[in-house]
Amino acid sequence: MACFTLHGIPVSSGIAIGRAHLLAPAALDVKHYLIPDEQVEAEVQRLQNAFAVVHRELQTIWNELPKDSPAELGAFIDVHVLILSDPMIAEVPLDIIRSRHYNAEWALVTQIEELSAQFDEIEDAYLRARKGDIQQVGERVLKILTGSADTLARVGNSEEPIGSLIVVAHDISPADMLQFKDRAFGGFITDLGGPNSHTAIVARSLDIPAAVGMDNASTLIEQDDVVIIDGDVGVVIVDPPPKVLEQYRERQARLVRDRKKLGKLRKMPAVTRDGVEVALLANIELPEDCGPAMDAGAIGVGLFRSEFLFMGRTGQVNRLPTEDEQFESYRAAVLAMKGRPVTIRTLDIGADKPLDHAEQTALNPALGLRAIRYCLTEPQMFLAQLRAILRASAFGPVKLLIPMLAHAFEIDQSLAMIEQAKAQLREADIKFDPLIQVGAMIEIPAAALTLPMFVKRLDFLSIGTNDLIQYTLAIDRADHEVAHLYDPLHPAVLYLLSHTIAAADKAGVPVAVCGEMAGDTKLTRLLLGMGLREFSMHPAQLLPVKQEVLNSDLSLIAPVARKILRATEPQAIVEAVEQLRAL
Ligand SMILES: C=C(OP(=O)(O)O)C(=O)O
Repeated sequence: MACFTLHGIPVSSGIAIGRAHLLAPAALDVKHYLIPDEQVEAEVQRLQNAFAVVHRELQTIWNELPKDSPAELGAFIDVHVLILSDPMIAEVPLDIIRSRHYNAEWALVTQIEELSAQFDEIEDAYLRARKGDIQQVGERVLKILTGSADTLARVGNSEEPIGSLIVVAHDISPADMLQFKDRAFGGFITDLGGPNSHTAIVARSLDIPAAVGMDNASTLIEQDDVVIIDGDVGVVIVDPPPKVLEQYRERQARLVRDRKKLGKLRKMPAVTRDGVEVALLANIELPEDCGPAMDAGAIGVGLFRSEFLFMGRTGQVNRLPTEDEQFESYRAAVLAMKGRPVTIRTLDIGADKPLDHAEQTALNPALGLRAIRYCLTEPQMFLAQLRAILRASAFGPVKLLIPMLAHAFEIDQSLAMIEQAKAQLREADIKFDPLIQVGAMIEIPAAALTLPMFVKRLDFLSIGTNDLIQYTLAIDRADHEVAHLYDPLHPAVLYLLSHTIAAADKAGVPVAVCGEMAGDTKLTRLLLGMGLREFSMHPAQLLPVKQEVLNSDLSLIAPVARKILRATEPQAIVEAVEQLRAL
């Protein structure tokens, strides 16, 4: 077969080379036949049995989640359990069997197609994309009904060497992604998916090269084709000529060698060639993530996304974690970091991180009642979280970070609630750090443009570039249809960033970046040149960023960074960023 190249969205970096393993795309293509009257109840029972098997399967996956799995995985599996238990899936197909006498597969597919069509009508891109979750659950049940073995598990158990197969699928569920771990899979390609889809997030956390949104890769690529994935640029090369294959093998081997070398930097302080110290911290979602953070040499946690303790609580008696449950998690992180500071962000719920999908009705959830706005309307819940964080501060250095602030009164109300929580603890004779530092996420352009209001009231700032870019450029960060407009190098974004860093510096208030930009080695020098000295990122990025810091010389970087900040033409900015990287 002739070589061809496909382009998609890069979601997880690195090079993967292997044989294509196609996952059947047409699981929803099933036999249709009518059931005679006397067999209808047996057919209903057959479908119920399949539901029960899938419930057990999901439960097993959940119970066997490796300790070091990404925190989001449990939440993804919970979503599938929730879908499976929803009457729209658990009951309507049974009614279809009884009323229309369809066979179980046909009844289930009829209902999934009906629900999928309803999802297509939804305006919110995030919710619309959840159609994929319903289809994945449906396919799981169909596999049981039709007796088709789980292809992933079958291949995963084979004797193939680790990393030798590339999964090619129309779409793939996060739960199935789990089976990549320590199995033969080296990378994956899907027709669907955006940069922030659940599966993309899991791929990044598992460190598997991946490209998504490839449109019709699963029909163009054939079983056992030799495939290269360049996860840095989202390019897939099918049946490459020997010379290209050799070049990519060399690049892959170089990457492996580089990674090994990076391990040696673990204990080294992050200092530039001209002696400027830089603080590199980790972003975590759950206390368990502190292990990888410590392993990568993080000097603290710059962002503990506490909302992950509140999400994925399907089937639990309490919809929200209690104060004690939260306290246990915060304390576990504080103890795991062994005296290094832990910055705990209060509940940043809403938009792409809803507490409950069913309850999310706002037309523009990213602009709605989310994060601190929501917390201030739920004082009892917020006070419980604040008390839990304060209690953890008795066990090691803790900082408190408030998301989505834009107004002075929101800062004042938040500070007043922190004082109230402290008073309640004092009254109950419970220990906490009375001097706990309180900071704000700078992620709304209005906040970046009114810094004096923030630095006057708060101890530190942390720039959330993910949301800052979303709100500055007015694009939904989770919507793949506008992913091409998500530009960290847009002059407006660079202006807000450099202005925030400079203004905080002038006021003597520490400032960090905790969005994805902090972990992007292509931008490390630019951020250093803007004056940034504190970076917080996914633990996997810590050592590559440290290497970049160690190789940087600020006296050379600063003039180019100034040139970038003066530039107004995108091309000039891109070229100057390249120039910075070559210094
Ligand atoms: C770090 C950030 O927060 P989130 O958890 O929303 O990505 C950000 O917005 O940059």
